[in-house]
Amino acid sequence: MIRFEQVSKRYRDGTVAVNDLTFQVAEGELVTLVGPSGCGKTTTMKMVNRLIEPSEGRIFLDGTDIATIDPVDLRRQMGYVIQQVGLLPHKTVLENTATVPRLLGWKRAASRTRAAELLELVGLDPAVHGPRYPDQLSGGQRQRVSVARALAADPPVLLMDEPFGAVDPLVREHLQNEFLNLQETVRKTILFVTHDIEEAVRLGDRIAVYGHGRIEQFDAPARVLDSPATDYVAEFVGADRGLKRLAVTQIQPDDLEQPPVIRLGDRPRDAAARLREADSRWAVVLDGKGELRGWVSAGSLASKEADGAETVEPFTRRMTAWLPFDASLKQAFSTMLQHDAGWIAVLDENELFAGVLTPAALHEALRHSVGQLKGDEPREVVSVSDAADA
Ligand SMILES: Nc1ncnc2c1ncn2[C@@H]1O[C@H](COP(=O)(O)OP(=O)(O)OP(=O)(O)O)[C@@H](O)[C@H]1O
Repeated sequence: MIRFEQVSKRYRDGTVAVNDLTFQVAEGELVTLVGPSGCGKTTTMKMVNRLIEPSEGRIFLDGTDIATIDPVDLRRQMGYVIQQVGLLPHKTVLENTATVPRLLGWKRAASRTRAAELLELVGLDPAVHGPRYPDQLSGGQRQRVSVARALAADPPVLLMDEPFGAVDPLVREHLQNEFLNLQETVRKTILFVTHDIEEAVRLGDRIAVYGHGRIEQFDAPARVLDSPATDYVAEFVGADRGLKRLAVTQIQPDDLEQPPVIRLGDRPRDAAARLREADSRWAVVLDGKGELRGWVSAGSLASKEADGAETVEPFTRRMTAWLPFDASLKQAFSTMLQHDAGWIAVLDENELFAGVLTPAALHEALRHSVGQLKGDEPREVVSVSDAADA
């Protein structure tokens, strides 16, 4: 979709911002460009929409050299989101969002309808937020408006330069999650600039780690964390890359345990027998469709009321903590801490019960994930007696 071929940029004063870049971004892929300040990320991005022209090399969009495309036409195919948002202060949020369709010649009513749809898509209420002016929104809300605006003309490509850089860490994580959900729906080809390695790892299908003016490693997040290509990358991703890896390691089917399962319509007496047979103190309760309805304890099934009851439904307690199957270990760990739960139910992609994650299984999965990093690190063995000698 986007291909860089030996692209370099030398500014007039002789600064070489990027040198000999060659890489490719596939259709529907989200590539994060990450690196320290001044390493050439923004220059790379601005060459894609021709705000900056390369000194050498060529950039292709769907096989066409972008130097042959009129810059205005080119930019129509690319949404552009920057940190300082760039919303027009004297126009309402709805008008701001409708700007691009209007520029493309859409009728006023159609543009506004489209703008309202997009505000909803990014989690804003068009009726509430649409009539406001940008300075009547929070930083995070403004950032959502600029994402909505960039998507308004449904461009195949999105260029995003530190879009969440100006919001506080909590809001930022929230926006990142929403943005990932949004990308699931819209599947744009995205170049995303950030200087935050955590953000790069979280969002990117692949990451380009920049050193000065060049890409040191272009790889999937887990690969960058597992096997940094150079010392520079290892230092950039940080000594705690094991922890960062948890954010990109998903729960595996092997990590799950299978407690006894009973159905909502089962009789308490039969359910209690099943628990005794499995030597378990609790069971998961599913409805007829296999959807999770909660759990019951052996204790509640042994009560007098249960003995006379027709079904386990009145004794079923609601589940507060559950995770989707594609959740990361970091998310699993955080959910477990947040709910102080002895176990967490995991649902498959059809939202049906897949198994439970217990603290012991999670611990094993965490160890396994971090353990994968150890192979490539020389470890010194220091015994207590060595330390005493020193
Ligand atoms: N117009 C310009 N003239 C001269 N040098 C420039 C110009 N624009 C950028 N540079 C230099 O090119 C290099 C790369 O800049 P660029 O903005 O691409 O970096 P960046 O990685 O996006 O940094 P940051 O994270 O700080 O935004 C820097 O050394 C910068 O000073």
